[in-house]
Amino acid sequence: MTPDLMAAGAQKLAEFQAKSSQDQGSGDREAAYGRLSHGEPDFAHGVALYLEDITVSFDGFRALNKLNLAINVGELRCIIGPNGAGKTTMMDVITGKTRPDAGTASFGSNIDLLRLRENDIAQIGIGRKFQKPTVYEQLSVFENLELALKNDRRARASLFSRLSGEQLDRIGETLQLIHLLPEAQRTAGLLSHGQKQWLEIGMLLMQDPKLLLLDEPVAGMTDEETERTAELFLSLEGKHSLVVVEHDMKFVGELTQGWKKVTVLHEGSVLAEGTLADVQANDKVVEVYLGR
Ligand SMILES: Nc1ncnc2c1ncn2[C@@H]1O[C@H](COP(=O)(O)OP(=O)(O)OP(=O)(O)O)[C@@H](O)[C@H]1O
Repeated sequence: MTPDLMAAGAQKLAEFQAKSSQDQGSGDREAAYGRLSHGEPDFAHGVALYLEDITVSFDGFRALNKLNLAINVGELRCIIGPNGAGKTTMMDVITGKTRPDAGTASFGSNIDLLRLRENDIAQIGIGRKFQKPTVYEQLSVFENLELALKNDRRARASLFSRLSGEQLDRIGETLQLIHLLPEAQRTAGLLSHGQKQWLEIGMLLMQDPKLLLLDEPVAGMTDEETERTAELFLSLEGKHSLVVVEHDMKFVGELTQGWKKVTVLHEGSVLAEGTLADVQANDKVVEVYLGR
């Protein structure tokens, strides 16, 4: 890379970091954090994420009401539920944006998420994709991935250095995975909506998250893009744990393949859990959500 490009890259990285902390700071309540040294999550028991009796109130209104949820290591879990059920609030709790009034949340068996800051939670391997894609429109697809890679704590030292062969390989593999290899040099702003979503997922993957939280990832996508996104998520399953919040039942059906567990949230609690067919046949679920 030329010095000019390196300087431009460093500036973009600074913007990226400032933007992330701005996004993260926009929660309605400030978490009260202790100083906790956090190591690697311990997944020996097979559980990646464990929420127990999580309650969040906004001016007396319970957005989450004793919510319990366990996600296994490598599991792909779809979460569905009507508007206002608490899906976003749940993700806010997991990522440290909102601090609950009560309950416990752990990553692996050893990391108490409620004592960590948002940045720390991202650094220990929880990545979140918001509904709207936020890529650097003026940079190429490749540069977007490069910046994401260099935002990783393990690569900070190499911010001003050339990409190593290993890093180039990682970017190449990710480009292939997100179906954007032919678009590597294309300006991200010229991509379709679906391609931008994939690029942002690729940017998250550059940081090798253990758990990925994806909020309505196929909203606004074409049918073909939706199918490709399902393929992408299925290829990530096993290597990462994925929590996907979606309203698109066809997509949920493609992801769950007839056998995986779906969780239905309603009024801040789990209303039902089971296969998609199970929950679609559940009278309570039909009444509050699917039948409308
Ligand atoms: N900062 C807040 N202040 C007051 N009420 C809030 C706040 N954030 C969320 N709520 C309320 O909490 C409830 C749960 O909201 P949440 O956004 O978590 O639902 P959701 O399941 O993600 O809905 P959607 O499918 O529409 O995204 C809603 O009734 C919402 O109005």
